[in-house]
Formats: sequence, structure tokens, C-alpha cells
Amino acid sequence: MSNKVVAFCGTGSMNGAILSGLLASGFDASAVRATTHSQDSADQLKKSLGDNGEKVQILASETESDANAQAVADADVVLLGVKPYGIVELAQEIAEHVRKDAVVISVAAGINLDALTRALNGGQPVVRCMPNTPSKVGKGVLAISVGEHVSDEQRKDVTEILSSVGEVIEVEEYQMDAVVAVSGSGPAYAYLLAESMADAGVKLGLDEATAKKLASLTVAGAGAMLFEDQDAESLRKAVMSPNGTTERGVQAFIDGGQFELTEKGMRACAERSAEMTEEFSK
Ligand SMILES: NC(=O)C1=CN([C@@H]2O[C@H](COP(=O)(O)OP(=O)(O)OC[C@H]3O[C@@H](n4cnc5c(N)ncnc54)[C@H](O)[C@@H]3O)[C@@H](O)[C@H]2O)C=CC1
Ligand SMILES: O=C(O)[C@@H]1CCC=N1
Repeated sequence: MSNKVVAFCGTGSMNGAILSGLLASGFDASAVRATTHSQDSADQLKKSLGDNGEKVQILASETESDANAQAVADADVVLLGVKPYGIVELAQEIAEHVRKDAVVISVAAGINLDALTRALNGGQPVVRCMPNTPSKVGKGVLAISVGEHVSDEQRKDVTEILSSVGEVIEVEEYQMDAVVAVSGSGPAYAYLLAESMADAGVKLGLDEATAKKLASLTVAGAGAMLFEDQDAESLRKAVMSPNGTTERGVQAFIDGGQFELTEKGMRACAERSAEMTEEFSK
């Protein structure tokens, strides 16, 4: 990765997390370009990067209309991080400026490799990535599908950049709707669990602040244990003493439809992902 230039077009929550992770891994800040829409966001980004804020080239598209074109001009790797409805337009905007041997990654839901390739005038090496928000604390899981024009060296560079914020897993593109349902949107389910545990804790007699603290730290602690052992079922069983409290509670969850309800929610999520692909991958 030495001597490579990386450009982030649309540096908000997700691309911002990857940018920070890349710099934290020791990547040369002067080889990084980043764009935002507003000048305010550009100023905030610069501030958030500390000393590196002076070295990263940061441009706002409302101030400089060719900000994205400038950012990608000398880039080896380009990450598109705007909202799904803006990705095709952004790709078209940079198409004439991005080097033909640069690899372009989209982190958006609902944008397929075909739409990305077409927006870039065909033949461009492209990668579709589905990250998740734990990337902000270096604990992300990022699924990628790699386009046909991507070289082995580019695949290695892409994996190295994304690995700076979490674990990278390659999947077939047809599996992306399922990936969105499991890991892309998944952090929200864990927070929903913490919310509903706190809510029930209040109903069981705790004050709200105590219930929230106990629930949030419990979900966080249980999540941390999953980094050591990814077998959730065996971790669950280790909490369940025979005929104890957990066994009774877990059985009530299962009898009440925990697995069916989770499947229902995730099917809705995957269906929306497919619908967004119809809508935005034109
Ligand atoms: N937030 C999440 O949990 C996840 C989001 N994603 C995907 O990441 C993408 C971005 O989402 P977020 O980071 O949450 O959004 P965000 O709104 O935080 O970031 C988007 C950024 O793009 C900038 N922008 C908009 N138009 C621009 C332009 N023409 N030129 C330069 N910059 C421009 C905005 O100023 C903003 O900073 C979406 O496509 C989403 O599907 C993927 C996985 C998880
Ligand atoms: O909700 C969304 O559409 C995005 C994609 C995955 C997580 N957040």
C-alpha cells in the first residue's frame, strides 16, 4: 500500500470511519483526499482528524464544484460514501476524472456492481462493500463483492484499507441483501434489544437510568465475549444453569417466537435492500 493515494468522496459517518481507521493504521495522511458536500462538514472533518487534518486534502463540493474530480484525479483507490440515491450521480461526475486503473469502492446499500460500472463508463475496476457502524470503533465487519476488472493487487489494497476498521469477508454479490440484513443493519437490532431490555427493567421495578446502564453494558459485554468465541449458542448455554433463572427466561423468549420474529424483521430488511437496488441501480 505504500505510494498509493486513497480518495474518499462523500466523507460522512461511514466513509469517515474508514478514513479514521486507515490513518490510525499508520497510512500516510498526505496521500489521502476527502470530500464532503458542505464547507461546515469539511471544517468539522479537518478538526476531528487532529494533526492529520492539515495533511489530508479536504474539499467541499459546495465551495469547489469540482471537489470530487480533484480528489480522485491521482487516486489509486476511491471510496464512494454518499447516500444510495447519490451514488450513480457521483460516479458519473467522477467518471471522466478517475484513472482507468483505479479501483472504485461503493459502501452504499442498493447499488450493484453493474450500475456502478455503467456509471463509470464501463471497464472500471469496482468493488461493492457493505460495512457496519462498529467500524467506528475498529470492530466492524465488512462484506465485499469484487467486480471482474479488479486485479489481485487491487483486491489486496482494498482488503488492507477496509481491514483497518474490522474484519473483511468476501461474498457473492447475490448474497448482499442477506448481508445487509445480518451485518449492515444488524447493529440496530442489538441496540433494539438493549432498548427493550431497559424498558422491561423499568417495568420490573428499576429506575430508568439504572435499567439503561444495566441493559447497555450487558449487551456490550456479551458482544465483547463474541469476539473471543463466535458461537453465540454455546455462550448462551454457558449462562443457563439447569432449572435456573436464565433457562426460564430464554425458554419464554423462544416460545414467544424469538427466532421467527428475528427472521421476519430480517426478511423485511433484505426486501428493502432488493427494492433499493431496483430503485437506485439504474
Ligand atoms: N450508516 C450506516 O449504518 C451504514 C451506511 N452505509 C451506507 O453508507 C453510505 C453513507 O451513509 P452515511 O455515512 O450514514 O451517510 P452520511 O450522511 O453520514 O454521509 C454522507 C456524506 O456525503 C456527503 N456528500 C453528499 N453529497 C456529496 C457530494 N456530491 N460530494 C461530496 N460529498 C457529498 C455529505 O456531506 C455527507 O458527509 C450510504 O450509502 C449507506 O447506504 C452502509 C452500511 C452501514
Ligand atoms: O439503513 C440503511 O439503509 C443503511 C444500510 C445498512 C445500514 N444502514
